Amino acid sequence: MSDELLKLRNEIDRLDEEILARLSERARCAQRVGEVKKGNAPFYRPEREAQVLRRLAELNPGPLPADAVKSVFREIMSVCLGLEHPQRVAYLGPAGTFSESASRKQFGSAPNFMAMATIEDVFRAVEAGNADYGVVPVENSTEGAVSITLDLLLASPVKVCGEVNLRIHQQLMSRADGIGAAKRIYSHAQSLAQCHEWLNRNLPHLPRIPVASNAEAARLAGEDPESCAIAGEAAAQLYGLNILAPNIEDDPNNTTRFLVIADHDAGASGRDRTSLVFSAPNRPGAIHTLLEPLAQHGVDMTKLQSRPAQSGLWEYVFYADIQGHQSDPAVAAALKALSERAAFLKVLGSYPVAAI
Ligand SMILES: C=C(O[C@@H]1C=C(C(=O)O)C=C[C@H]1O)C(=O)O
Repeated sequence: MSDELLKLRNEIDRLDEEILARLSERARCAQRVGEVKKGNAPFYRPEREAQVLRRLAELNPGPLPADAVKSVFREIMSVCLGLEHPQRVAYLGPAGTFSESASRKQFGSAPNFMAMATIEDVFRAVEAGNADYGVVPVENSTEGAVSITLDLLLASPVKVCGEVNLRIHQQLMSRADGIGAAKRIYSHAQSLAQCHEWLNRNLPHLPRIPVASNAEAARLAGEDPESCAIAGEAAAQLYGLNILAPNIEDDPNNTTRFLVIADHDAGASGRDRTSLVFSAPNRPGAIHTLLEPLAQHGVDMTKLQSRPAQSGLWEYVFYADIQGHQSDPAVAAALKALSERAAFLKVLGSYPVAAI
């Protein structure tokens, strides 16, 4: 080994010891935070975590990219929170789905993750106190809203305490090393749709077989080298498959937004969003009248979506996301005025804008 390499490795060893000592100090500090919080739950504070990540990304002197700094600190906070109190996080399973990746993106690797069979089961687990948090998909940039999540948000007492945006990258995977012997492709219908141009160009002859989830597709491909699956990277790792073609989605910006649900929402972080659902009286101009207070108080709306109400033909409920926390004076004033005009208003929760 050259002298130069040896010297640099010694320096890295010394720095690692320093980092480890500091990490242990941070972990002990988090344990003391846990003692202070006892009897005053929740332990998980998404607004504080968002502030930590944003601050460090701003302080970052390089050469590590900001995203790398955030993901390292994401994991540090995950294990620190785990020392305070282990968290139970329910998500739409099975293991290896994009919902699991979204859950890990938000919570790191320390919690006990619980794979649920349906989105409704995620809500029920949180409502019953069997899970502390739930992660559910709410919209996809190409497929649109996830209606079942919107309906459950309206009916359930849970609150929204966070959001996660996940880039959806689809991978073609198999037990085999190449595509030559492949006879069929399994995937969820939505993923097949998201890759259909690539499939038409590259593998037009292979039958595409829709199954219940991408993770199920990967499991099936794991049992049969003549089958491939389209799924996320997490599923390839879980089932020990080779990625034959990476990132084959037709739209490279394909993103799914997930919400984190709990029995409470989040405190203010300085960059927050508030989700609402309301209904408008059934008369001309009603929606315009309802939204007026937002403009009057300078509150920006980032999403407005309608769903037919369960109550009657051609009645609608509206789901809106607005910028700011409900404790901000302008947001509070706009919400008060809106509640006076709406037939019905439910604030689903305020939470930090996704920090990673
Ligand atoms: C340490 C705390 O508890 C948790 C752990 C955090 C951390 O490790 O920085 C931040 C927020 C909480 O989810 C805290 O609330 O400050």
